[in-house]
Amino acid sequence: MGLLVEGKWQNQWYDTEATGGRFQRDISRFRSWVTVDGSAGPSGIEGFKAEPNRYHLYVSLACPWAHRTLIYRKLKGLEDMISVSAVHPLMHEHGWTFNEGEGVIPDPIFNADYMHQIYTKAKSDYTGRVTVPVLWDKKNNTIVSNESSEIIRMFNSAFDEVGANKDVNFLPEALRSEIDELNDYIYPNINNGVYKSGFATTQEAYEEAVVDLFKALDTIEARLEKNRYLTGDTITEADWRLFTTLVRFDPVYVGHFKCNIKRIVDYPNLWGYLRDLYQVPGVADTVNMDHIKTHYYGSHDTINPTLIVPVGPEIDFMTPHGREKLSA
Ligand SMILES: N[C@@H](CCC(=O)N[C@@H](CS)C(=O)NCC(=O)O)C(=O)O
Repeated sequence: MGLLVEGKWQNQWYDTEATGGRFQRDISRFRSWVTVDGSAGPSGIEGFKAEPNRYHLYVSLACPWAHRTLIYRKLKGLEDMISVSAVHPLMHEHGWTFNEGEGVIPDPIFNADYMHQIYTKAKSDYTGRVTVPVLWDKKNNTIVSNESSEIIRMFNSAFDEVGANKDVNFLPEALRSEIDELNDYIYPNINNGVYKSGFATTQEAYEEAVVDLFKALDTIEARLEKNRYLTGDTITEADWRLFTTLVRFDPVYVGHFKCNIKRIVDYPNLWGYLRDLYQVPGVADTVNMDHIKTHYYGSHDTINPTLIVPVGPEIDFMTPHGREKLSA
């Protein structure tokens, strides 16, 4: 674990001293957008036109933020036009690496050893954390974006005129404000809530986060009693953003991050909903439980000093979920 300071790699863990033991996520620094015609998007600079075989996606199969982009790449039919690399699940003194391993997909552009080299290729004096996902532009030789919430919005529509699957739209205009509201609630309390619990370094900060997390899970559980998906009968962006946290919850967050007031399997609606999303054709292929467990338990030595990866739990995401009846 570390970061770049003026282009030089430094090995250090998150500093929570200034924040009373509370984990604060860094902002993403590359914020441009791929658009239909290459004009500027909501942030960043212009010059990134949607074209097949121009962009490359760097992910970790362990990472919930990167996982969102992989689901979109799959379901929007972008696999043939946006190539992908996947880092090694273990993240230690060099940060993310391309060390050989099961499921690792090497970097075809620079044949890099470390993910931080991709950042300094884009900006030689870069200062900040080296995170995944990263969307790379092979034409302009730079990073377009390292913000997953924005990369999925690009994938949702920018490539529709150049061969993406147009029938799939996870951000219908009529539901946009509801989706934004859901995201604003789910991101701090659940997606980032598990990290705030797990990376807290005081009892108080941990309890604050874990209580908010389970309050939010209870709220979503109630919402899913009558709604098949978060906004009703169709899957939207809000569902995929929640899914990547839920699928990691029982295998990792319950134990490693001490999010253990309940498990997802103890919530009838959330558990059925999680299986429903997992069983969408193509989605299971994007879930690599080995990378997920190995990454968290095997990388965070401040939380798990032995780096032992637990063998369980046994979870079958393929059992029938019965939630079709809610959208009948
Ligand atoms: N806001 C970013 C967050 C990405 C992120 O934090 N990724 C983690 C992996 S799950 C990472 O690469 N962490 C490395 C680090 O913080 O040094 C996004 O959603 O794209």
